[in-house]
Amino acid sequence: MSKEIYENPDLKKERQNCPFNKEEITHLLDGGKEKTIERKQLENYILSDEQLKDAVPMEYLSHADKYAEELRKACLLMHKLADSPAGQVPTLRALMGAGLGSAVLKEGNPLALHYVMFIPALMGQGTIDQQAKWLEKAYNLNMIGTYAQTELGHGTFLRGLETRATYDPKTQEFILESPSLTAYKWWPGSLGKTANYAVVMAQLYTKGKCEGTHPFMVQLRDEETHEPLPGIVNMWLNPVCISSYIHYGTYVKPTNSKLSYATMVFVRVVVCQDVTTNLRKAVTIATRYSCVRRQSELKPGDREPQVMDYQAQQNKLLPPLAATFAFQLAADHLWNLYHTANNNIEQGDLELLPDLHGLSCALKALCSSEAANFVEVCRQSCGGHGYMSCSNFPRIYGQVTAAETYEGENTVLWLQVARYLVKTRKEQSGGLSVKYLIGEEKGPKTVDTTLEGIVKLYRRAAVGLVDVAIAELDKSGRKGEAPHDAWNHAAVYLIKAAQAHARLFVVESFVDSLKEGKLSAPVRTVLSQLCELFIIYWLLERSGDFFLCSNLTKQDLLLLNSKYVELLAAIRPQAVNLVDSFDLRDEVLNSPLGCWDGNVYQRLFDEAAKSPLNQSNVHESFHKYLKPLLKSNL
Ligand SMILES: CC/C=C\C/C=C\C/C=C\C/C=C\C=C\C(=O)SCCNC(=O)CCNC(=O)[C@H](O)C(C)(C)COP(=O)(O)OP(=O)(O)OC[C@H]1O[C@@H](n2cnc3c(N)ncnc32)[C@H](O)[C@@H]1OP(=O)(O)O
Ligand SMILES: Cc1cc2nc3c(=O)[nH]c(=O)nc-3n(C[C@H](O)[C@H](O)[C@H](O)COP(=O)(O)OP(=O)(O)OC[C@H]3O[C@@H](n4cnc5c(N)ncnc54)[C@H](O)[C@@H]3O)c2cc1C
Repeated sequence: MSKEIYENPDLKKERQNCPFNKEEITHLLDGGKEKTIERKQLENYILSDEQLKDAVPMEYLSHADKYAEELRKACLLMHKLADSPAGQVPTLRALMGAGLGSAVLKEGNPLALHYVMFIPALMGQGTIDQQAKWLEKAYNLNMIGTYAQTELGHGTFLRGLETRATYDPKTQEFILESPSLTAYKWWPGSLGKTANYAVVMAQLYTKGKCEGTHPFMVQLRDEETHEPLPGIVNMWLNPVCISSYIHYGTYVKPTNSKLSYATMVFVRVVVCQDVTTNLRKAVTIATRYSCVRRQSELKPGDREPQVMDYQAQQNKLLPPLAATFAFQLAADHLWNLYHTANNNIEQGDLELLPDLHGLSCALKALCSSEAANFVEVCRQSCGGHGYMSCSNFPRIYGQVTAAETYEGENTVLWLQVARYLVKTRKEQSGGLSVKYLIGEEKGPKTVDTTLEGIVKLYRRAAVGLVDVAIAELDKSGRKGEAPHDAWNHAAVYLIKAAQAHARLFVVESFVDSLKEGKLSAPVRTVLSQLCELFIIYWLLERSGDFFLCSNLTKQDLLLLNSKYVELLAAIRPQAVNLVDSFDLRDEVLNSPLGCWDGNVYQRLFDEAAKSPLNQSNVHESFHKYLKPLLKSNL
């Protein structure tokens, strides 16, 4: 007799009479029905392998054992690559970062940097000959690489990197050295124990002149013994300059000195998608738990309500739910811009590079910071159980907050965006993604609180805040301040302008995607409600920007507040159906709070029982330490 599948009765009720086709949203997020089929086949292929399951929860292993266990599974995954039903590239993308890979490699993939940065650096910066020599070796995993840029003393300021690569014309070799403790490469993933090669960013010196940071291919360890090569600590190695600019002993300047930063642009684009995947996981866990959890008293004398029925809980969870769609659609838009710009750059056309740099910085900083804040709200919305390690919130939060720092610390990236916006506004040229900055934007006299009207308000705020920042810069200039001081003293305004620009991009992506998308009426309705909720939420959160730059009135704000709470109530009944549409398997969520069947309490209990401390009634430490204390009559 088939075993009755348990489904929490509250979750079961939430799923009844869903007014829209969940699979239609799943296909939208996957990029089409075929992609969904491919993803599900791949998930079954990977998650059915018993060798990829953890014998004990990772949190109970030592540091070294965690590393060994993750490396074992990462290598097994690579062996499975060849027979994957989804093909190499889609499989690799799924196995890196927060998606399917995180269901297997809970502490992170020791081989991630090889695929996410090392190979892209070779592809983006290597000459044809170098790619012929290294790419096949890298793809065949005959070498494991990392991307070694950050040093103990520098991560942001690349022009301040201390590692030197001095070209010796006599031997036609580069001598790489770390001249000081602060020059030690620090942070590069896999550098410690896994990688045997690295793309090392170093200051290139030739004929006594520094030509700035360039990428170098460096072998770190012996390919047979894995022992560090002689002198590896001082990095006295025999590196190869990638995308060599040394022709017959003479340095030839690249067409654009920032092309060596291209790998970072690629990863920033990827990070937007990755933090969105993590946010989807957090929202799914919190939403399902909030419909299982019953607590307190809403109506005197009534049964304890589902906590999702509190407006306060809806206010916590429905904006992040909406954000997952907003960030996904914006990340898709950025990914398309990346491909267009990259194809042009390969043909020598660099025109879109500033737009791509500006937009990738903006979206990476916005998506990572907003996702980090929303993940913490999701954790808090689950009370004490959200604090448990097995909830998966601590791990998700750790991964998303890391993205606020790596690949460019967010503040530094905001200032890069501001530099691009000020330049575009002042020069009234270029600015593919900020065309509103070119030419005069006439702000609406009275505020129109329709969707289109609110988007116009976002545009008013974006252009208005750039003008406020420029006015501050000009004011400092008139006081005789040097440009670098004026820039530093306007930083608060510059960052606000950059953030307003990033929010406008996300809002326009969401609205435009709904206009262009071939959606059924029920799906369009629920996604339009989420879109309207999200853009009003952000406006209410940043109302100061809109008061400063538009004719928004107190009345308008009160009207938008009312609209916001109406939308909370309208979306509440579909919250579980919407997160079900993400189609995230329990193994990917990796949380007893978020499991599909809602059997939360039994799963929490089972998880607690796995702790080594729960394998005996009295731990040995009692006899060593506590008992003596109890007897000591202090
Ligand atoms: C599939 C999913 C897999 C995995 C999960 C996802 C992600 C995980 C992957 C990776 C995480 C793990 C590893 C992390 C790796 C790293 O962190 S690698 C190191 C990253 N480090 C940085 O990003 C450093 C940040 N600093 C900088 O970028 C620069 O130092 C700077 C901030 C730009 C300042 O440099 P500089 O002073 O030289 O620049 P400016 O003088 O301010 O500007 C000069 C002009 O250059 C233009 N510019 C600057 N940067 C770029 C760029 N990247 N591309 C294009 N153009 C650039 C800038 O706009 C100026 O132009 P101008 O205004 O016309 O003069
Ligand atoms: C999980 C993780 C993985 C990583 N993996 C790698 C890797 O594989 N390879 C690699 O090369 N690196 C890696 N990094 C390093 C990462 O790229 C750097 O930490 C990052 O670029 C920030 O640089 P920093 O640490 O020097 O911070 P700093 O720049 O020193 O930041 C300290 C403070 O100074 C402020 N600040 C700095 N410059 C300015 C400015 N111009 N204006 C205003 N404020 C400023 C920052 O906003 C910040 O508040 C990783 C980091 C993490 C956290």
